[in-house]
Amino acid sequence: MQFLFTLQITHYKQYPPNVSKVYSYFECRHKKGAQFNEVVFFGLQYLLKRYIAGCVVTEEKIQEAKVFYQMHFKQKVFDEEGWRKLLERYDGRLPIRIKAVPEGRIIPRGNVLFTVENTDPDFYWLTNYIETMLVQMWYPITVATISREFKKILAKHLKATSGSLEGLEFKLHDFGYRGVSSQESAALGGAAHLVNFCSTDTVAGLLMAQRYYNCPMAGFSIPAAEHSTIISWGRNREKEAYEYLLDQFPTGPMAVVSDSYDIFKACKHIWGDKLKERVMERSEDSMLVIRPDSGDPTETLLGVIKILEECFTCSVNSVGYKVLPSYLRIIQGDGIDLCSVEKVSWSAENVFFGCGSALLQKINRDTLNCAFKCSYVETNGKGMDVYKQPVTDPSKGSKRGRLSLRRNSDGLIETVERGVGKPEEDMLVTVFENGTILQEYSLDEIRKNVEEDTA
Ligand SMILES: O=C1OCCC/C1=C\Nc1ccccc1
Repeated sequence: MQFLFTLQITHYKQYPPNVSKVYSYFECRHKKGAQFNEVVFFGLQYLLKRYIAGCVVTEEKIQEAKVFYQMHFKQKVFDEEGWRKLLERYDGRLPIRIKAVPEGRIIPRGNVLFTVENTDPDFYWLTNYIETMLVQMWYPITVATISREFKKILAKHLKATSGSLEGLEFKLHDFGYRGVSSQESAALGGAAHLVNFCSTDTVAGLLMAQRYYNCPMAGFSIPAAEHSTIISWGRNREKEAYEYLLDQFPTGPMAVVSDSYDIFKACKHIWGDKLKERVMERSEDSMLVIRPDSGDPTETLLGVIKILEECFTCSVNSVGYKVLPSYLRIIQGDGIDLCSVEKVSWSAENVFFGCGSALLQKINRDTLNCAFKCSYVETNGKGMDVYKQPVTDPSKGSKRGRLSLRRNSDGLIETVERGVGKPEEDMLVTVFENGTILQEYSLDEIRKNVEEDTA
């Protein structure tokens, strides 16, 4: 349904007479001094499967859209004839070709990520008709990219403070389900995080990975307290609440948010004293994960770690950093964003991180300057490279001609413009044509692509 109800309703009337092809592309424009210079391509397969593939046009939908737009524009602008021709000629399938970089590939900004063109001259207006839908690709691309920036930072610290990258994929837990704008955003953003990590509470992302990326279980979690299950015992029964959780989850890891009243007293007098024996009897596979949830992340973490190091016997790892006993860890899920996570100054072996809005919501289409622009048209059977070059902002200039993506002789990825790219060098793959998805990627393949392009 969404399909017919996009914005580019009146554009078919605006293209030059006898135009037969409109060819457009999507990129994350390069920006000088940008915080992120390369992006993770992810999410197109979901949008194609969910909205673009198969028979997306029916007589009923045409009628509905006709009435709707007559009301909206108060004049006849909806192209009923055009849509009916599509329905009759293609049974409602879209005569469109989409060529895209494989999902999971890491591409420097300023390069073409996918191209869209009509495959039938009568449907030149279709290319930019689906622009609105396709530009929403900014979201999964941006989340996957930010999640990977976290991974780069955590990898650096983990390597430096523990000498290994073991467990890196569990170091950033997605806490963002409640902080996103919709179930669909949670699904798409949650799945985008799972391209880089396998640690999440955003269940919608797991279902997305299952249904659209052929991955039965893309991420894991553990039983965790929340404030209600602690404060429901009343202020003077905090110790009883924690003890009850240890009894209820005697084996397997268990996370307990411990800042309902005083995180430092909870660590010193409850976890480090009254319940100390109970904590020490747990094994590495049944570790207790203490969760602070307030205060400046760095200060709070330092305070908590200092207290736990005094109460429990720590060891020193191969690179000289203190490590808590294997049955005890910390998870910091509050106030984590790309700069606070940078300030880790003790062994990252001791800490897991959770991230919510900074991962899934505190972003927009400008974060990576995502844009969809026409770069080539055919009119009266003649091809012409087209572009915009605003004198008021050259960084918004667009590419011209038919585009391909190649790795040059120095191994750098670059976009070839003006249709002079060699087909055999083109990294863009035809993933969609005339209603059918021609190339699919599983989450496992996508994860491998990310790893390959990161190594
Ligand atoms: O504490 C934890 O340990 C590890 C498992 C997840 C977890 C907490 N989850 C969560 C989700 C959404 C908002 C807040 C917390």
